[in-house]
Amino acid sequence: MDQSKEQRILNSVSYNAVKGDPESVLDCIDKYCSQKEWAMNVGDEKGLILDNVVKEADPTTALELGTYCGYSAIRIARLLKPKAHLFSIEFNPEFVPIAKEIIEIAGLSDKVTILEGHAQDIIPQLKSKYDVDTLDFVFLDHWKERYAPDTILLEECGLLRKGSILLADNIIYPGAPEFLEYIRNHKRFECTNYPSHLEYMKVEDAMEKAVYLG
Ligand SMILES: O=C(CSCCNC(=O)c1cc(-c2ccc(F)cc2)cc(O)c1O)c1ccc(O)c(O)c1
Ligand SMILES: [Mg+2]
Repeated sequence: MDQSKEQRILNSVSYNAVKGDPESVLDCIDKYCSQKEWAMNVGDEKGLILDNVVKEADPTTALELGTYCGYSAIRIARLLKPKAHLFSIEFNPEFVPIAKEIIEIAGLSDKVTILEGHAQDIIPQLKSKYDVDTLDFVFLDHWKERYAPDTILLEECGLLRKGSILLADNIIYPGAPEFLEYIRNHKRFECTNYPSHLEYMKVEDAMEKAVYLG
């Protein structure tokens, strides 16, 4: 059976990246996806925005919605302080083993737990099943129409605290209009927009940061 694009990305990382070197894994994926096959990783340009917001948040507990091949999980986890942890939720069973392997090659398996399933099913379990108190940082990069309902769910589950930082990808392309409308009109969020481009393309995109004011 033909390999999937995600398996080909893993093959490229496995063959070309330096084991235990997250930067090398990121560079390999960016090279492959800009030169060979486009893929929906956050990429190097928006990745720098992600890096800066993670550094600002300096999270002890972080959550990512939409693991895909693990690229943004590696960007986040490589910046985490000792004992800090990233939970990453992915619903597509084909992506989970590939992301796990790529994160293992980066040497970050101890910092990342991938949870397979839908965000709306797993978020309500984070406190009871995964011993999460509150989330310091959340990266939203899953189905764009789920950004708003899952943000509401995070709040309802008591997972946000004063100062929790949310960062959402793809605000322009593919777009997340309901999310943007929700957080910009919700008095308990302070929003900042970061114009950028769609990964590996000259197409306009943006990220939106929303700080929860409690
Ligand atoms: O991961 C998923 C769903 S698939 C990935 C979502 N991401 C995208 O769709 C995505 C798409 C594009 C893009 C696609 C085609 C284009 F022509 C141009 C751009 C770019 C991105 O940066 C993206 O992030 C998930 C769903 C439910 C869950 O509950 C969960 O936990 C996870
Ligand atoms: Mg994205």
